[in-house]
Amino acid sequence: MSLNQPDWLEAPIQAVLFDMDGVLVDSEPIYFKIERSSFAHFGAAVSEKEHHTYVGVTLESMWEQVLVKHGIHFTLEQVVSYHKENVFKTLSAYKYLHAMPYADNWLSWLKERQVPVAVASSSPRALIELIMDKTGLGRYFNVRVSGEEVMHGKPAPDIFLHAAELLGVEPSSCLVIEDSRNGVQAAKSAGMRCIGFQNPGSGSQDLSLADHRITSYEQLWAIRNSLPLGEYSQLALDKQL
Ligand SMILES: O=P(O)(O)OC[C@H]1O[C@@H](O)[C@H](O)[C@@H](O)[C@@H]1O
Repeated sequence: MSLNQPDWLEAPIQAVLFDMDGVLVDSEPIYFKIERSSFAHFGAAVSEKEHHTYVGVTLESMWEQVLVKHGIHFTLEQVVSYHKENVFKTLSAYKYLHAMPYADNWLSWLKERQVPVAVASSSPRALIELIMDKTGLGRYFNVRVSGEEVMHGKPAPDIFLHAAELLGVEPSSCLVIEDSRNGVQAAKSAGMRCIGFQNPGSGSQDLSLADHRITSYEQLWAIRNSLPLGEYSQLALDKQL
């Protein structure tokens, strides 16, 4: 579907749902490094190709798959708690984390136009809060959904459906911005429109299921007038305040 096709333009977009890692903040390279050290710690020889398939899924889902694939004899609880501690220690040590270039401009433009937004990330809730604080992007997001709050993580649609429900917006009226194959699949399975954000920091990601692809917020800015934004629900606007 291209931006000019009737399917894209048919229904107004009433809310924009943002993935966090790799879209609002370039955090995947940080995670890759920590993950490589945790894989080595538990003796899992994960190739780069395999590693990139875990982008966008929850930590639990990644480790579940790694334990089985590599025959690792530690429990899921052991590996996840070791890994989570490393992630929090590393991220907490950053004084600031920089938001993706121009993400702020785009978000403030949406705010001026009163377009409701939410962040829907597979990361644990505490990590979302930490990143929202350190990047300063928290002021834009009253609605935040983490992978811990839904039954099935990305690539299942649950997280985006839940975010839409919290905003009181129909899935078909939501636009998702995603950088991972798993995330794009989740958005499309939720029946939403999706812009794929090809971020080299997020590894090799097949975003071909997305309706449109960009490589920067400048590109998103350039197409802003092609987005059929409008007619927001009152519930979503209340959440925005
Ligand atoms: O859904 P998001 O914001 O892209 O978050 C996904 C990331 O969540 C992190 O917690 C994982 O460690 C990453 O491997 C994963 O890619």
